[in-house]
Amino acid sequence: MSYDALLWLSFGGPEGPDDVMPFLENVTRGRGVPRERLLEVAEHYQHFGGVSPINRLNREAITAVEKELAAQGVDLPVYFGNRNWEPMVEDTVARMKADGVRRALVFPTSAYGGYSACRQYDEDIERARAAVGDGAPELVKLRHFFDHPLFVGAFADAVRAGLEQVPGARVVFTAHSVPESADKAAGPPEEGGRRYSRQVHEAARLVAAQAGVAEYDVVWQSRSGPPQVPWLEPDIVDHIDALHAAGVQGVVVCPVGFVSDHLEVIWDLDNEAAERAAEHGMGFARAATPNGDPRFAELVVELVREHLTDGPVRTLSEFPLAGCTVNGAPCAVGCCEPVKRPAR
Ligand SMILES: CC1=C(CCC(=O)O)c2cc3nc(cc4[nH]c(cc5[nH]c(cc1n2)c(C)c5CCC(=O)O)c(CCC(=O)O)c4C)C(CCC(=O)O)=C3C
Ligand SMILES: [Fe+2]
Repeated sequence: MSYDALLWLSFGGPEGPDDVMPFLENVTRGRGVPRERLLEVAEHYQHFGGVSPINRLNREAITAVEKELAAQGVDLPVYFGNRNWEPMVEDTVARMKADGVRRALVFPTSAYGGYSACRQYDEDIERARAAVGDGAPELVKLRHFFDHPLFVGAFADAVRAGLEQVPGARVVFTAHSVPESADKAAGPPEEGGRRYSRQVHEAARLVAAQAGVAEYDVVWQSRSGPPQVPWLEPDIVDHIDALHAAGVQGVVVCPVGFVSDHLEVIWDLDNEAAERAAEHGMGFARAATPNGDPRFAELVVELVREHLTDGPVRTLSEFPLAGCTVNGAPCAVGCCEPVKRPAR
């Protein structure tokens, strides 16, 4: 199979104060997130001048991937499109068509399965192709990479570096929380769903093993939605209280659920979690995300090469390969399903 391009598909973030509310409205359209929560999150963005680091981080990563592709002699132009902010994926796919791209690979900036981390990116692909209409390029999404040795290796080194800063600290892995119902709905029904949270636990296990860490916790962060709806728990900040109450004197927080230091990482961890640890007099370090590690570009190119048929397919877990879909079709029965909302 031959490909003409690589599409880098991400979440998007605001690039100035006036972008913040329209961006948040794009993210939460039709999702029942209360207005108070939006206003609170808007303030987090305004702390940073209304600029999320996510677009800059994506552009830096794309530059690194372009260099790695060239170094490995792979001739694929890279395009950048987002779900929630400019450059919007619909516009990018239109440009790809105009440039004559007929078939492209898609790298989604999430390592995991589940609705928010996988299926929603498939929906973006479907929507973008539909918007472009006839002659839209065929788009083949790359697989989940939470158990890839380059992803695990980058986080393991970051955890080791954190432990050098805070020797003897408890290692705590975090990922973005999702509603309990969403976690249960996505994944093999015979396993009770939970593809996302199982993969997060597996990534944490692999990273801890490689960093030589015997005991650790997996917790969640950045919950949204109305308070009466159950989301994955415990929250990182509550967990720091619990660790303090149990006599733990230091934590290394590893955001294994994310590929880069975007706003949920720098606000919810570097600000809120770090502050709570300081209030308790606890040592605190936050492990780096892989985006800045040279292995990240190698990882992306390796995932690309799997499709050009000359690359190895490497994984450290026994979990089935998943997430690779054509034109946004669901990757397997029950995989990464959205919650069925009751009709109203
Ligand atoms: C699983 C998951 C990932 C990891 C997978 C992946 O990386 O894709 C992720 C990433 C991200 N989430 C991000 C930002 C936001 N997420 C929100 C809301 C939500 N996230 C959810 C889940 C996830 N989110 C869910 C179930 C909601 C509820 C509403 C809904 O069902 O959609 C909201 C609305 C306000 C709020 O309520 O917090 C914002 C602003 C940013 C960009 C940050 C930046 O600007 O730097 C990134 C990378
Ligand atoms: Fe999937």
